[in-house]
Amino acid sequence: MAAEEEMKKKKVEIFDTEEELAVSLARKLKEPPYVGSLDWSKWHVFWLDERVVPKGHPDSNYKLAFDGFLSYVPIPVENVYAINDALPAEGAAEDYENCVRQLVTKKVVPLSTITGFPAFDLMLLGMGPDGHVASLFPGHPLLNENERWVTYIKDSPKPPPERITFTFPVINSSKYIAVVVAGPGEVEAVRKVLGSGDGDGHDSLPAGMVSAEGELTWFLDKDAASKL
Ligand SMILES: O=C1O[C@H](COP(=O)(O)O)[C@@H](O)[C@H](O)[C@H]1O
Repeated sequence: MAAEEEMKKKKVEIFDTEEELAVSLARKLKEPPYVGSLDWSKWHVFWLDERVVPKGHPDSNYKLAFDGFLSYVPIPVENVYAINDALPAEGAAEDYENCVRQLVTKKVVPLSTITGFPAFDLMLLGMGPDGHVASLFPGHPLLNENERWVTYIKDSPKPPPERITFTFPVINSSKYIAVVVAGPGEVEAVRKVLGSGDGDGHDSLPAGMVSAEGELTWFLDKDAASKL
């Protein structure tokens, strides 16, 4: 895709406070009046990446989502696809890919007509200070995985070391992606990925490799955007 066309699909929104960012992103969905206004039975929830730890562990992404969002909203439990925490990394990745494949067969998840990979409606991504997204870390061979839908890592530079993750072809087949960064910790990575013209190379960091088939929006607060 031409760089100009790619830029048209990428938006950056900067908010004065993290609270304003959260409202705009609709994280307030779990609170009245929004919580009562949605048909939650239509929601299907997946994890882009997960740490290989029990679901109740403080490092668990499932726990984070459950405590902060899922426990407040009536999404049917059968539509919440947590990663199997009884399996080791390799088995958990295979199991999760099979889960998504079954949902493709049942037509719950469509395939992208462009890439042939699953096309999720919305992905919500964070970014680490090193520019990683999901469990795709700078310089790691997993960045080049182009066959698997879900894979695993046993040497994550950020603890815990064992994780499973969606691959870039799946992430980049999404219809809409929101990358959310708040606070000063990621300011350098934000500058490298979104800043212009100092030769750092926008796509040398995993976050710079993110694109969407529909639209990619970066939601930043003032601190995160302070070097743009
Ligand atoms: O390890 C992870 O890191 C990224 C970014 O998280 P942050 O705590 O540095 O903001 C996150 O998006 C990913 O899901 C997670 O597993």
